[in-house]
Amino acid sequence: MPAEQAEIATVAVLGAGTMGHGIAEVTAIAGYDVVLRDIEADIVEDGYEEIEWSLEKLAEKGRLDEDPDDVAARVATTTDLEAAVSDADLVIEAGPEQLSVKQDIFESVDAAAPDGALLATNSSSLSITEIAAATERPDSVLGLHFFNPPVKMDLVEVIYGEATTDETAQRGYEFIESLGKTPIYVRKDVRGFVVNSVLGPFMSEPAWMVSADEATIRQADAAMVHERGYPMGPFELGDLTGIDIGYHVRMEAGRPVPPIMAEKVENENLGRKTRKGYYDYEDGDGPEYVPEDAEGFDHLRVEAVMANEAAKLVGDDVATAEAIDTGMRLGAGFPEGTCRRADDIGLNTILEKLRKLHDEHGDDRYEPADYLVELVEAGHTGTEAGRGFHEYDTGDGPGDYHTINWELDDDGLLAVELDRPSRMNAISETLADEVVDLLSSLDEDKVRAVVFEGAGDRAFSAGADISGFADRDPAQTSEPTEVFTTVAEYPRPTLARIDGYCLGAGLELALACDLRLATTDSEFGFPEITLGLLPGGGGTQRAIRMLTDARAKELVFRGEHISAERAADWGLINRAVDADEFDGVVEEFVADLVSGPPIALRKAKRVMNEGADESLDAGLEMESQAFALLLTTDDVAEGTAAFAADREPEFEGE
Ligand SMILES: C/C=C/C(=O)SCCNC(=O)CCNC(=O)[C@H](O)C(C)(C)COP(=O)(O)OP(=O)(O)OC[C@H]1O[C@@H](n2cnc3c(N)ncnc32)[C@H](O)[C@@H]1OP(=O)(O)O
Repeated sequence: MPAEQAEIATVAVLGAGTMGHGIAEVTAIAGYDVVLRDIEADIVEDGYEEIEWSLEKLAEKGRLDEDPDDVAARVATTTDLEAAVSDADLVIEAGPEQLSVKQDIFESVDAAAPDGALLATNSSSLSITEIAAATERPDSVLGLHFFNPPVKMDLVEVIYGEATTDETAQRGYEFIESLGKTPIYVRKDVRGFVVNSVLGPFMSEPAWMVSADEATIRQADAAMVHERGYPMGPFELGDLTGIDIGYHVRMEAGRPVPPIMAEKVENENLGRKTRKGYYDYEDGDGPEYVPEDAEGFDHLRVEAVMANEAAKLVGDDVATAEAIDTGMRLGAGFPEGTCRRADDIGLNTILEKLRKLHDEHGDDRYEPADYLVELVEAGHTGTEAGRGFHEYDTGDGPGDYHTINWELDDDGLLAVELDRPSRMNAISETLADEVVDLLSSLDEDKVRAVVFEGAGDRAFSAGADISGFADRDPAQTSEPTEVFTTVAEYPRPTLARIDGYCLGAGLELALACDLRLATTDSEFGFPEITLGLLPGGGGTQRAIRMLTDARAKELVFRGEHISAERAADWGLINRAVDADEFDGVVEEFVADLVSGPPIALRKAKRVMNEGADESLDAGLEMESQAFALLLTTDDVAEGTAAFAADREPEFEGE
């Protein structure tokens, strides 16, 4: 194997601060040997202790597969840079965010690291190309931008410098995947990379509006959080990250600074760290906006400028729309990606808005990106048109889904994975719509059974997506029970494969399934009451029909979690199974469902579901009609013939 393709086994992390020790920790958890280096012994020791503390916490929460001491033992510490990198297959520099400092480090690394080592910087804002220029091997240098804190944040931007080869970037990408994290390619060395480029206008556009008395701080924050579902308001976020950070980024980029931002920096009101910023944390209560404050805020203006930034990135081949959306969801916690949101708004609406703003204000930032104009001129105006930044399936078949994965195998098993692991597979409107679309667009005759599961190892689903939840206008919320009804009425047996949290709407989805199997580590509950709500996806009704009155009410009224054992004991689930036996038990159930007689299973499901709400006489009548009908099917002939011949039946559903 040529040196440049050597397997990565040893990773040197240079810098033991917050990012450095976090990167070292996630790297050691993934099984790599790590050397953590900083310039002073105290700093390295502090970093190592942080790792030990964090590993203990993960172990306490059951989120570590190994003994924390064994993981920590894979981290060696040193203050000697040469010793740290001399055996490293990958060096990740996480030092101070100053170009000259990073260039000095890279020069020393270049002299001491083996040929073929990947040299990465965790810089969040500096040019990868300029850092790489300090080495004789800029082709092996790349950016691996982890987000803070690395142990919690899934996203890593994999950034090309001008000389970075595809092979270097690909090795970096695969390394990040091996950590169990989500990499996105940033194919050009642009300032702010992807996430910070798109996040820029989220924070600066409202600041321009406030500076021009076109909005208030509380109004902007309330609108973006309560009306648009962002996890934090732009000013609240500015206070958290430090107003000076955004200020300096803009100054260095030679971009104009909104007056309100400049004023805060001049007065040293930098946010939470100085106890005063856009909000007052000393004499006031910090961000205390309420939904009513949002009224009249022009959020289209903010989202249009963000979409324009995203269009520049796609048009300039910096990142795909998919990568941008992944980046904004995982890196900034945005409810969906900026490109997807723009497609939903309509790219023609966005273009029109930008042109109007450009006419009114004349500022460069409103000048529509060429790519946006091209899309609109080509008629690719977004979701409704079937194509915008993304392509949408407007036909009858299953679409191109983003929050679920699915697979239909040759046996007719439809496996549906709820795929929002960074949000504990919380059920957003999009996810619910995608499940409904999938089940209604697949050819039922090809499906024999359906299994639902959650992506990742933490949750089946932790409920409805709470972001911006409390203030959603019920009239704007799509029918909350549609997904549950669609699943409950699906004419094939359905099974929920539960490993982890199964809460709120997640439990409602599981209860809409016919069968539920869970690992013993799973937890169940309806926490809605703690939010001032009640289970609104059929939970109250299914629970009261399934459990005793007292148990159903205990679940709904107290909002407490119950263990899988108790759930099985109560009859809420079919089995609670040890993790190491779980796959086997699920397979046994599934094998019975996919090989069973489809018509009889469909009829049995229907008469049991519908008969449960009828009188016994009406239920018995439904049952006997179904029984008579089944006697006329080929499947009965096959079943009885197979019994007589002592062989397995092969039901065709005819
Ligand atoms: C009609 C139906 C109504 C409903 O269903 S209402 C919702 C009912 N569900 C809940 O109230 C559960 C909310 N979630 C939790 O209580 C906790 O989570 C857990 C106990 C499940 C896990 O706690 P921990 O291990 O400490 O993880 P973490 O840091 O809280 O969660 C990881 C990330 O997942 C996000 N998340 C969790 N649940 C939801 C949700 N239901 N909606 C949206 N996001 C959710 C968090 O915020 C966080 O995200 P970040 O890493 O960005 O901080």
